[in-house]
Amino acid sequence: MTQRLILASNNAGKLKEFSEILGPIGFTLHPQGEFNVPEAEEPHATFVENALEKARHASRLTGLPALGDDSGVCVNALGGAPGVWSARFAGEPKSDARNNEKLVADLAAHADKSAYYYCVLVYVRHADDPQPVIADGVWEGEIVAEPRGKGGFGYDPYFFIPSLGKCAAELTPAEKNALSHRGQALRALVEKLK
Ligand SMILES: O=P(O)(O)OP(=O)(O)OP(=O)(O)OC[C@H]1O[C@@H](n2cnc3c(O)ncnc32)[C@H](O)[C@@H]1O
Ligand SMILES: [Mg+2]
Repeated sequence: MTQRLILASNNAGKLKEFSEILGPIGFTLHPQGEFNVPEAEEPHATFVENALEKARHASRLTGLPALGDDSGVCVNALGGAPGVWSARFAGEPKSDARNNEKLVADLAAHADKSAYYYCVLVYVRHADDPQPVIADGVWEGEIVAEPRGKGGFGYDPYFFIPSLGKCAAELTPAEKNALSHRGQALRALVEKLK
């Protein structure tokens, strides 16, 4: 039997990555847009609070269990920025191209290019679930000045993994999911839901 789950996100890249892992193990994932759920507020300074806000919002408006994802890239030389503000690093409206341009410019004068992706997932069985299920993941890499690859989304063309000699956007979807912050968090979450 497949279990219906709302993905509390409007990000098509996230939807693709989640579906690849959750589809084969019996979940049918519905993006919140299918139910006309508007984007949730993301006012908090921590990833986990924003992910919980997204999950509760989607679950409240659909009456179904929901999965929230809040994620971002944290750059050590920039004191962890853009971090929780990654989606709007270069201001409104959200733009991957402008975010990447600003990231490369802000980092140009720094020798330390190390960074990591962070993802926290929050699953709620219903909108007021008092025991949300939470899992997170970290993926380490470096920011490069020139984009590489066409896969993934967001900061992936600039996120270089030294052990592979490739940027995240050069990986196949399966390779990215096997290593990524989101893949790690999702596998940990699935273990907790068993
Ligand atoms: O809030 P939702 O609707 O889920 O979609 P969003 O794109 O706004 O998502 P976030 O608020 O979680 O912001 C995450 C930011 O971090 C970036 N990001 C997160 N995971 C990423 C990944 O796997 N690859 C590239 N960029 C990523 C992404 O592009 C966004 O700019
Ligand atoms: Mg967002």
